[in-house]
Amino acid sequence: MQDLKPVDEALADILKRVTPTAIETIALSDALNRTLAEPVIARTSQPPFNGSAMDGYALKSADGQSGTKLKNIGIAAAGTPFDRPLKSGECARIYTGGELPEGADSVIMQEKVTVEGDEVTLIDDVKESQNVRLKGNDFAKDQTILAPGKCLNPFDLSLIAASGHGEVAAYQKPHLHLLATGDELVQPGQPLAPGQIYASNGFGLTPLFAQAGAKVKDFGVAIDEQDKLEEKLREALKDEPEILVTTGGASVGDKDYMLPALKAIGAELDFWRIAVRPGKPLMFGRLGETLIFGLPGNPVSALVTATVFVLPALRALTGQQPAAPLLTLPLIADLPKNGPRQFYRRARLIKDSGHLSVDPILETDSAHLSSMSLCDGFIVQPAFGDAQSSGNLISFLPMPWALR
Ligand SMILES: Nc1nc2c(c(=O)[nH]1)N[C@H]1C(S)=C(S)[C@@H](COP(=O)(O)OP(=O)(O)OC[C@H]3O[C@@H](n4cnc5c(N)ncnc54)[C@H](O)[C@@H]3O)O[C@H]1N2
Ligand code: MOO
Repeated sequence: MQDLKPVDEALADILKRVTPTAIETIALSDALNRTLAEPVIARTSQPPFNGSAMDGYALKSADGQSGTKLKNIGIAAAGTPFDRPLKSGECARIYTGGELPEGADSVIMQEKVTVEGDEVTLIDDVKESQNVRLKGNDFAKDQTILAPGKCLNPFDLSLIAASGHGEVAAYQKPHLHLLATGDELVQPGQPLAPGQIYASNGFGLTPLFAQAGAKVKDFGVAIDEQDKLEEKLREALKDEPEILVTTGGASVGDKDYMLPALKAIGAELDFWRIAVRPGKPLMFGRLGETLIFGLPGNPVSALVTATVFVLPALRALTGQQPAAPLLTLPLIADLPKNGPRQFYRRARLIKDSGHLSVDPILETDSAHLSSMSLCDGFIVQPAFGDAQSSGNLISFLPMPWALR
């Protein structure tokens, strides 16, 4: 039997074939989950001026001894700078976000003064820069505030907006086309005839890839005839998507036509059969610029191989670090030893105690979807890995929704 290819080798071979997508300029409001392709350089300092962090009175800290009486000479409101410098013995009413008048270097909060007419008496000492947000304390004009490769989250978007940019340079979303195979597949919602099964793979794979930044187009189901499959494959490859993902027909049955069909339409296949469980009969190849992943049809195998092999390629296409970070966490139950394939074992993340731990799901059937719905990710158990006892630390691959 042909040797199985180790997961890390297969991943490295895949990533060698990936070049990031072209760069485009997009509105900041559309940039959530997009990957920065160029550094973001601040157009302004933040704050742009020395501003007050409190509602109170701006003063010279040299005047800031408890008991000092100061003359209030006017108001410095946010957005309306004060029109003359502050002299010794004077203070100005200031609101949170207001620019400090020239000559002032500190703010006393209003709870720490008594006021009679325009006379303000300090009832606490005030130090230099107290309650002041100094110009540029967050970031300085022309500073690089974010580097390329950052996948933008909501906090990043606020930072970029504060730096004065309404647009960013991002990697284009890769196109990913999906094609299922199998005479037995019926769309959910339709009646099921004997021997048929609902086509479930696309419903999980489409959002999995979309969440990772792909523009996904589902080309439906090809029937198990080689010429029909070739026709469907040509259709799905016509617009030269960055990625084509097929499911099913990857194994050795007489009706498993994926390998010959891909070869017949001119695809170059890099490997076939991986030391991974589930998902051994995975194919990877190329036609022109399109990367082709032939995932197994079994629903769990398809979802796991999509997570382990397709998502890293999608991340690399959009300029991100391809590897998903693994967590090292304690088990709360024993784990059996592993065989010759790296095992992605379904597991739940236990969050009740405030400490994270991993509860293995012992279901190993490649078609068992209830256990997939229960799981938050996968214990990554190496080939021939030893049995593990409760309390041992293991590697856990969390899915994006694991901490919800
Ligand atoms: N003699 C051997 N048989 C098999 C081997 C082997 O090494 N020797 N490998 C097994 C492994 S491991 C896997 S995984 C499967 C992969 O098979 P295929 O990729 O050819 O998948 P199919 O036969 O097309 O389908 C398998 C199973 O999944 C159902 N399926 C397919 N597509 C969908 C879909 N879109 N939605 C829901 N379910 C789907 C299909 O009805 C089958 O039940 O091969 C083993 N066999
Ligand atoms: O690799 Mo198959 O996915 O074990 O059932």
